[in-house]
Amino acid sequence: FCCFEAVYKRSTIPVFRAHGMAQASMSDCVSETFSAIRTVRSFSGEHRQMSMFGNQVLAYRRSGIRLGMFKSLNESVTRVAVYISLIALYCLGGSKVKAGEISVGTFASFIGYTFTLTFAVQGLVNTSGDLRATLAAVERINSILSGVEVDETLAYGLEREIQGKEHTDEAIKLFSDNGHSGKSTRNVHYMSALKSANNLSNLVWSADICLEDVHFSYPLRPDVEILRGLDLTLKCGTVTALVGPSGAGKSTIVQLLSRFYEPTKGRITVAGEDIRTFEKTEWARVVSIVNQEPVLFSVSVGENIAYGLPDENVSKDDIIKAAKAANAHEFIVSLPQGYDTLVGERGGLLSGGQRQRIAIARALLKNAPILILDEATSALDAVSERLVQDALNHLMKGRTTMVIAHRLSTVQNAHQIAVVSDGRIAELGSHLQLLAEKGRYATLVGTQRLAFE
Ligand SMILES: Nc1ncnc2c1ncn2[C@@H]1O[C@H](COP(=O)(O)OP(=O)(O)OP(=O)(O)O)[C@@H](O)[C@H]1O
Repeated sequence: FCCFEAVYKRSTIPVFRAHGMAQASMSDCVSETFSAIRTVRSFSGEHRQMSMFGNQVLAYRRSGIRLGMFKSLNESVTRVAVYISLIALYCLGGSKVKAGEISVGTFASFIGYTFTLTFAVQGLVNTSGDLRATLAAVERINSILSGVEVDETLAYGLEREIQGKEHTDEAIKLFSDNGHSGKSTRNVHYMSALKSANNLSNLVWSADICLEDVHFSYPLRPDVEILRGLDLTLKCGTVTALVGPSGAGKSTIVQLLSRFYEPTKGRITVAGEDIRTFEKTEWARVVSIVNQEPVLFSVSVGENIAYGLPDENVSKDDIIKAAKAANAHEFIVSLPQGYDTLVGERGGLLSGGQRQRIAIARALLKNAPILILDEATSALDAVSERLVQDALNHLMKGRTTMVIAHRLSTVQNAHQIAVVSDGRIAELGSHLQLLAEKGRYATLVGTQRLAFE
């Protein structure tokens, strides 16, 4: 038995380990995706993430089947061994009974009670352990489900896109084979109200974007109105800098423009058309977001730059061209494997400035007409700062840009500056115009000059 136990352990440990690792990489993929969901969303990267997750699920299934086979094989062998030893016990006991050393009754009771007790206790312990784990998992699932608000356009829009297409990729098929009916029907009704604009990109390249009497409260705090009748026009191809005190609502405006939320009243339009009439996935394709803390995925530098674009449309040359324009090419080629170098979890193997330049290259390659920029507050060294700034200037050229500005130079160079206060635009104009008005902006520049710089 000892020998069998040792063989069992040695043969199953690698299989258990592989299964555990498959499970870990599956949950890593999920947590990485959800912690960077805004970046995924803004680059229409859902398919890619789902395909990655699907592959992990398939790997998990394969390792699970292997583990199951090992377990059942070992279980069978164990049982055979138990029954053989039982027979041996019978033979030995029988011979002892025959020799008159013990009585038949004592022998039979001894075997019966021993085995019944062993199996019963084993079964009870296993079952109660499994039951406790299951109840804890169900409780956790319920607590998460009860607190979740579903964004219908986002959730069912993607679902419809997947259901509506023929997929050859087995990993994506995993998400379309679940024949549940209720939600899909609801989704089709909902989505049929939206128009799909193939020419949305052309439209946005040549039209102004208007925020008209926009009111907004966050779903979790519906009683607190963050934006209260905000009007703002982003002129096509120009830069608008948002400034204002902390908590004034600048990031909220950006979130609405990115369509992570929708206005509770009022509307955002492009060429006079409410942007809600376009599918969110379409909208995501015309907006690039460069955050102050850009999120990179734990794949290679090249794959990070090409993130969100269909593989067949991106050539290595395009990636290099974008990297050069973003001042990133030189440092990339000096990395050990150049464009194939892995950047580590969340880009941890690169410096802050390098991460920002890769994010800029990504946005350049995406070439979306709307650019949303949340300027970094964290200081970079002077050389890095200049490289990032050059890359940003290149990126902003010709795009309708909204920037949450933290640098005085950015504000000064913007075509218009919007001072956000109390959920509205309090002042609007160029740097010199607003300084001449001697209003909030002038005070802000005066009092925050150091903070800007
Ligand atoms: N997800 C959210 N749920 C509820 N309230 C929120 C949420 N995000 C922000 N708020 C609130 O909305 C208000 C405006 O926040 P917002 O982030 O837009 O300000 P901001 O002008 O960008 O500030 P900062 O310059 O400090 O980033 C704040 O009072 C904030 O507490």
